[in-house]
Amino acid sequence: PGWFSEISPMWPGEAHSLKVEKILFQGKSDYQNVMVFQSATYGKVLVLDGVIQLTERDECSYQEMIAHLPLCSIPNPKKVLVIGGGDGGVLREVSRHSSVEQIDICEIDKMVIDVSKQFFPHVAIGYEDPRVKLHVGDGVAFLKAVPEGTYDAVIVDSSDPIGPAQELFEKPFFESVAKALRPGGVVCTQAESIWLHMHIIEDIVANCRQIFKGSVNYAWTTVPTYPSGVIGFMLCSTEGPPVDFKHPVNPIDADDSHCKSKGPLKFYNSEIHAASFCLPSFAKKVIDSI
Ligand SMILES: NCCCN[C@H]1CC[C@H](NCCCN)CC1
Repeated sequence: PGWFSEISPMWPGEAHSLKVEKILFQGKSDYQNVMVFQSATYGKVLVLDGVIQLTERDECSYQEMIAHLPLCSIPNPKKVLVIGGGDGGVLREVSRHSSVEQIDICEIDKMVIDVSKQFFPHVAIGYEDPRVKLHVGDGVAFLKAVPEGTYDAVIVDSSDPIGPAQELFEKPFFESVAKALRPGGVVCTQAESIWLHMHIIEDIVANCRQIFKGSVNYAWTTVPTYPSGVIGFMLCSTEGPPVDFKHPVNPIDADDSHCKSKGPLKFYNSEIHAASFCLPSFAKKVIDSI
Protein backbone atom coordinates (compact mmCIF):
# COMPACT_ATOMS: atom_id res chain seq x y z
CA PRO A 1 0.00 0.00 0.00
CA GLY A 2 1.86 3.07 -1.23
CA TRP A 3 4.81 3.70 -3.55
CA PHE A 4 8.53 2.84 -3.56
CA SER A 5 10.68 5.63 -5.06
CA GLU A 6 14.28 4.96 -6.06
CA ILE A 7 15.95 8.12 -4.74
CA SER A 8 19.76 8.22 -4.94
CA PRO A 9 22.60 10.76 -5.25
CA MET A 10 23.67 8.66 -8.26
CA TRP A 11 20.69 10.08 -10.21
CA PRO A 12 19.95 13.46 -8.61
CA GLY A 13 16.61 15.17 -9.20
CA GLU A 14 14.82 12.08 -10.49
CA ALA A 15 13.28 8.93 -9.01
CA HIS A 16 11.50 6.03 -10.65
CA SER A 17 8.55 4.83 -8.55
CA LEU A 18 6.73 1.49 -8.35
CA LYS A 19 3.38 0.88 -6.67
CA VAL A 20 3.86 -1.43 -3.67
CA GLU A 21 1.29 -4.10 -2.85
CA LYS A 22 3.15 -5.84 -0.03
CA ILE A 23 6.62 -5.81 1.52
CA LEU A 24 7.80 -9.44 1.55
CA PHE A 25 11.25 -9.14 3.19
CA GLN A 26 13.42 -6.55 4.89
CA GLY A 27 16.86 -7.30 6.30
CA LYS A 28 20.35 -5.95 6.85
CA SER A 29 23.28 -8.11 5.72
CA ASP A 30 26.94 -7.51 6.56
CA TYR A 31 27.09 -5.33 3.43
CA GLN A 32 23.76 -3.67 2.65
CA ASN A 33 20.04 -3.35 3.32
CA VAL A 34 18.02 -5.99 1.46
CA MET A 35 14.33 -5.62 0.64
CA VAL A 36 11.82 -7.55 -1.48
CA PHE A 37 8.37 -6.25 -2.29
CA GLN A 38 5.43 -7.33 -4.41
CA SER A 39 4.79 -4.53 -6.89
CA ALA A 40 1.41 -3.86 -8.53
CA THR A 41 2.64 -4.24 -12.12
CA TYR A 42 6.28 -5.50 -12.23
CA GLY A 43 6.03 -8.64 -10.13
CA LYS A 44 8.38 -9.06 -7.20
CA VAL A 45 11.19 -6.51 -6.85
CA LEU A 46 14.66 -6.88 -5.24
CA VAL A 47 16.11 -3.69 -3.70
CA LEU A 48 19.62 -3.25 -2.23
CA ASP A 49 20.34 -0.08 -0.25
CA GLY A 50 17.33 1.57 -1.86
CA VAL A 51 18.42 0.71 -5.43
CA ILE A 52 16.31 -1.56 -7.66
CA GLN A 53 18.35 -4.63 -8.66
CA LEU A 54 15.72 -6.55 -10.60
CA THR A 55 12.01 -7.01 -11.12
CA GLU A 56 10.36 -10.21 -12.32
CA ARG A 57 8.83 -8.40 -15.28
CA ASP A 58 11.96 -6.89 -16.91
CA GLU A 59 14.97 -8.81 -15.49
CA CYS A 60 15.13 -10.81 -18.73
CA SER A 61 16.58 -7.84 -20.61
CA TYR A 62 19.59 -7.25 -18.34
CA GLN A 63 20.32 -10.92 -17.48
CA GLU A 64 20.09 -12.16 -21.08
CA MET A 65 22.12 -9.30 -22.55
CA ILE A 66 24.92 -9.31 -19.96
CA ALA A 67 25.38 -13.08 -20.48
CA HIS A 68 24.83 -13.56 -24.23
CA LEU A 69 26.64 -10.48 -25.53
CA PRO A 70 30.00 -11.96 -24.38
CA LEU A 71 29.24 -15.68 -24.74
CA CYS A 72 27.81 -15.40 -28.27
CA SER A 73 30.91 -13.44 -29.32
CA ILE A 74 33.41 -16.30 -28.88
CA PRO A 75 33.17 -19.68 -30.62
CA ASN A 76 33.28 -22.15 -27.77
CA PRO A 77 33.07 -20.75 -24.23
CA LYS A 78 34.02 -23.46 -21.69
CA LYS A 79 35.03 -21.75 -18.43
CA VAL A 80 32.97 -18.79 -17.23
CA LEU A 81 33.28 -16.66 -14.09
CA VAL A 82 30.46 -14.49 -12.75
CA ILE A 83 31.41 -11.76 -10.26
CA GLY A 84 28.35 -10.59 -8.30
CA GLY A 85 25.05 -11.73 -9.76
CA GLY A 86 23.97 -13.28 -6.46
CA ASP A 87 20.34 -13.44 -7.59
CA GLY A 88 21.31 -16.25 -9.98
CA GLY A 89 19.80 -14.75 -13.15
CA VAL A 90 23.09 -14.55 -15.01
CA LEU A 91 23.81 -18.18 -14.05
CA ARG A 92 20.47 -19.15 -15.61
CA GLU A 93 21.50 -17.48 -18.84
CA VAL A 94 25.11 -18.75 -18.92
CA SER A 95 23.83 -22.31 -18.44
CA ARG A 96 21.91 -22.09 -21.74
CA HIS A 97 25.29 -22.49 -23.52
CA SER A 98 25.93 -26.22 -23.95
CA SER A 99 29.65 -25.63 -24.66
CA VAL A 100 30.13 -24.29 -21.11
CA GLU A 101 31.71 -26.85 -18.75
CA GLN A 102 32.39 -24.79 -15.61
CA ILE A 103 30.56 -21.78 -14.14
CA ASP A 104 32.21 -20.16 -11.12
CA ILE A 105 30.29 -17.43 -9.28
CA CYS A 106 31.72 -15.14 -6.60
CA GLU A 107 29.06 -13.18 -4.72
CA ILE A 108 29.95 -11.22 -1.57
CA ASP A 109 26.53 -11.19 0.11
CA LYS A 110 24.98 -14.51 1.17
CA MET A 111 21.72 -12.78 2.08
CA VAL A 112 21.18 -11.83 -1.59
CA ILE A 113 21.59 -15.50 -2.58
CA ASP A 114 19.21 -16.79 0.11
CA VAL A 115 16.58 -14.09 -0.54
CA SER A 116 16.71 -14.72 -4.28
CA LYS A 117 16.22 -18.48 -3.80
CA GLN A 118 13.26 -17.80 -1.52
CA PHE A 119 11.44 -15.06 -3.47
CA PHE A 120 12.73 -15.33 -7.08
CA PRO A 121 12.77 -19.06 -7.91
CA HIS A 122 12.71 -18.41 -11.70
CA VAL A 123 15.81 -16.26 -11.33
CA ALA A 124 17.68 -18.36 -8.76
CA ILE A 125 17.06 -21.48 -10.86
CA GLY A 126 20.55 -20.75 -12.24
CA TYR A 127 22.07 -22.24 -9.08
CA GLU A 128 20.57 -25.65 -9.87
CA ASP A 129 22.87 -26.25 -12.85
CA PRO A 130 25.51 -28.86 -11.89
CA ARG A 131 28.26 -26.84 -13.61
CA VAL A 132 27.81 -24.00 -11.11
CA LYS A 133 30.36 -23.60 -8.29
CA LEU A 134 29.43 -20.93 -5.72
CA HIS A 135 32.08 -18.92 -3.86
CA VAL A 136 30.72 -16.53 -1.20
CA GLY A 137 33.29 -13.74 -0.89
CA ASP A 138 34.90 -10.64 -2.36
CA GLY A 139 35.35 -10.79 -6.13
CA VAL A 140 38.52 -8.68 -5.92
CA ALA A 141 40.21 -11.23 -3.65
CA PHE A 142 38.83 -14.17 -5.65
CA LEU A 143 40.34 -12.86 -8.89
CA LYS A 144 43.73 -12.26 -7.28
CA ALA A 145 43.87 -15.98 -6.44
CA VAL A 146 42.83 -17.17 -9.91
CA PRO A 147 45.63 -18.69 -12.06
CA GLU A 148 46.47 -16.63 -15.16
CA GLY A 149 44.45 -17.37 -18.29
CA THR A 150 41.86 -19.53 -16.51
CA TYR A 151 38.62 -18.23 -18.03
CA ASP A 152 37.15 -17.84 -21.50
CA ALA A 153 34.68 -15.26 -20.18
CA VAL A 154 34.16 -13.14 -17.07
CA ILE A 155 30.81 -11.45 -16.40
CA VAL A 156 30.75 -8.66 -13.79
CA ASP A 157 27.14 -8.36 -12.68
CA SER A 158 27.62 -5.67 -10.06
CA SER A 159 25.47 -3.15 -8.31
CA ASP A 160 26.55 0.49 -8.59
CA PRO A 161 29.84 2.24 -7.63
CA ILE A 162 28.34 3.47 -4.32
CA GLY A 163 28.46 0.57 -1.84
CA PRO A 164 30.06 -2.91 -1.86
CA ALA A 165 30.62 -2.88 -5.64
CA GLN A 166 32.79 0.29 -5.61
CA GLU A 167 36.06 -1.61 -6.21
CA LEU A 168 34.57 -3.41 -9.24
CA PHE A 169 34.71 -0.14 -11.16
CA GLU A 170 38.41 0.56 -10.50
CA LYS A 171 41.55 -0.11 -12.55
CA PRO A 172 43.18 -2.80 -10.33
CA PHE A 173 40.07 -4.93 -10.62
CA PHE A 174 40.03 -4.66 -14.43
CA GLU A 175 43.73 -5.65 -14.42
CA SER A 176 42.96 -8.75 -12.37
CA VAL A 177 40.15 -9.65 -14.79
CA ALA A 178 42.51 -9.33 -17.77
CA LYS A 179 45.01 -11.62 -16.03
CA ALA A 180 42.34 -14.24 -15.31
CA LEU A 181 41.26 -14.36 -18.98
CA ARG A 182 42.90 -16.48 -21.67
CA PRO A 183 44.21 -14.74 -24.81
CA GLY A 184 41.14 -13.62 -26.78
CA GLY A 185 38.98 -14.11 -23.70
CA VAL A 186 36.09 -11.72 -23.06
CA VAL A 187 34.69 -9.69 -20.18
CA CYS A 188 31.28 -8.04 -19.90
CA THR A 189 30.61 -5.60 -17.08
CA GLN A 190 27.60 -3.62 -15.93
CA ALA A 191 28.41 -0.11 -17.20
CA GLU A 192 25.73 2.32 -16.03
CA SER A 193 23.64 4.74 -18.09
CA ILE A 194 24.69 7.02 -20.96
CA TRP A 195 21.95 9.44 -19.87
CA LEU A 196 23.18 9.63 -16.25
CA HIS A 197 26.82 8.57 -16.06
CA MET A 198 28.82 9.61 -19.13
CA HIS A 199 31.67 10.68 -16.80
CA ILE A 200 31.81 7.28 -15.07
CA ILE A 201 31.62 5.57 -18.48
CA GLU A 202 34.45 7.80 -19.76
CA ASP A 203 36.69 6.59 -16.92
CA ILE A 204 35.72 2.96 -17.40
CA VAL A 205 36.37 3.10 -21.15
CA ALA A 206 39.75 4.82 -20.61
CA ASN A 207 40.80 2.13 -18.12
CA CYS A 208 39.58 -0.67 -20.39
CA ARG A 209 41.44 0.70 -23.42
CA GLN A 210 44.66 0.70 -21.40
CA ILE A 211 44.16 -2.79 -20.01
CA PHE A 212 42.35 -4.83 -22.69
CA LYS A 213 44.47 -4.95 -25.86
CA GLY A 214 41.88 -6.78 -27.94
CA SER A 215 38.68 -4.87 -28.61
CA VAL A 216 36.77 -2.51 -26.29
CA ASN A 217 33.09 -1.80 -27.00
CA TYR A 218 30.12 -0.28 -25.20
CA ALA A 219 26.65 -1.79 -25.66
CA TRP A 220 23.35 -0.84 -24.09
CA THR A 221 19.84 -2.14 -23.53
CA THR A 222 16.48 -1.03 -22.21
CA VAL A 223 15.43 -1.89 -18.65
CA PRO A 224 12.29 0.07 -17.73
CA THR A 225 12.96 -0.16 -13.98
CA TYR A 226 16.56 1.09 -14.04
CA PRO A 227 17.03 4.86 -13.78
CA SER A 228 16.75 6.54 -17.22
CA GLY A 229 15.35 3.23 -18.52
CA VAL A 230 18.66 2.03 -19.96
CA ILE A 231 21.77 0.20 -18.76
CA GLY A 232 25.09 -0.30 -20.53
CA PHE A 233 27.78 -2.95 -20.75
CA MET A 234 31.52 -2.83 -21.39
CA LEU A 235 32.53 -5.65 -23.75
CA CYS A 236 36.31 -6.16 -23.84
CA SER A 237 38.65 -8.85 -25.10
CA THR A 238 42.28 -9.57 -24.23
CA GLU A 239 45.08 -9.68 -26.83
CA GLY A 240 44.85 -12.88 -28.88
CA PRO A 241 42.36 -14.35 -31.36
CA PRO A 242 40.34 -11.27 -32.43
CA VAL A 243 36.77 -10.88 -31.13
CA ASP A 244 34.20 -8.98 -33.14
CA PHE A 245 31.47 -8.32 -30.58
CA LYS A 246 29.19 -6.76 -33.17
CA HIS A 247 28.83 -9.95 -35.20
CA PRO A 248 28.08 -12.95 -32.93
CA VAL A 249 30.00 -16.06 -34.05
CA ASN A 250 28.17 -18.30 -31.64
CA PRO A 251 24.49 -17.46 -31.99
CA ILE A 252 22.06 -18.81 -29.42
CA ASP A 253 18.69 -19.42 -31.00
CA ALA A 254 15.56 -18.16 -29.23
CA ASP A 255 14.13 -21.62 -28.57
CA ASP A 256 17.38 -23.05 -27.30
CA SER A 257 16.43 -26.62 -26.43
CA HIS A 258 19.02 -27.00 -23.69
CA CYS A 259 16.87 -25.15 -21.22
CA LYS A 260 13.34 -26.53 -20.83
CA SER A 261 13.34 -25.59 -17.13
CA LYS A 262 14.63 -22.08 -17.79
CA GLY A 263 11.99 -21.19 -20.35
CA PRO A 264 12.73 -19.55 -23.71
CA LEU A 265 14.79 -16.40 -24.23
CA LYS A 266 12.42 -13.45 -23.77
CA PHE A 267 14.69 -10.63 -24.89
CA TYR A 268 18.02 -11.52 -26.52
CA ASN A 269 18.36 -12.37 -30.22
CA SER A 270 21.13 -11.92 -32.80
CA GLU A 271 19.64 -8.73 -34.25
CA ILE A 272 19.36 -7.01 -30.91
CA HIS A 273 22.90 -8.22 -30.15
CA ALA A 274 24.24 -6.26 -33.12
CA ALA A 275 21.92 -3.30 -32.54
CA SER A 276 23.00 -2.93 -28.90
CA PHE A 277 26.36 -1.51 -30.01
CA CYS A 278 24.73 1.34 -31.95
CA LEU A 279 25.02 4.47 -29.83
CA PRO A 280 23.51 7.96 -29.95
CA SER A 281 25.94 10.59 -31.20
CA PHE A 282 26.54 12.22 -27.80
CA ALA A 283 27.75 8.89 -26.41
CA LYS A 284 29.60 7.78 -29.55
CA LYS A 285 31.56 11.04 -29.55
CA VAL A 286 32.85 10.37 -26.02
CA ILE A 287 33.36 6.63 -26.25
CA ASP A 288 34.96 6.48 -29.70
CA SER A 289 37.31 9.38 -28.95
CA ILE A 290 39.03 7.82 -25.91
N1 LIG B 1 21.51 -9.53 -11.72
C1 LIG B 1 20.92 -8.20 -11.59
C2 LIG B 1 21.83 -7.28 -10.85
C3 LIG B 1 21.58 -5.86 -11.27
N2 LIG B 1 22.78 -5.11 -11.39
C4 LIG B 1 22.68 -3.68 -11.25
C5 LIG B 1 21.65 -3.25 -10.25
C6 LIG B 1 21.66 -1.77 -10.04
C7 LIG B 1 21.40 -1.04 -11.34
N3 LIG B 1 21.40 0.38 -11.11
C8 LIG B 1 21.28 1.20 -12.30
C9 LIG B 1 21.85 2.57 -12.04
C10 LIG B 1 21.72 3.48 -13.23
N4 LIG B 1 22.57 3.08 -14.31
C11 LIG B 1 22.41 -1.45 -12.39
C12 LIG B 1 22.44 -2.96 -12.57
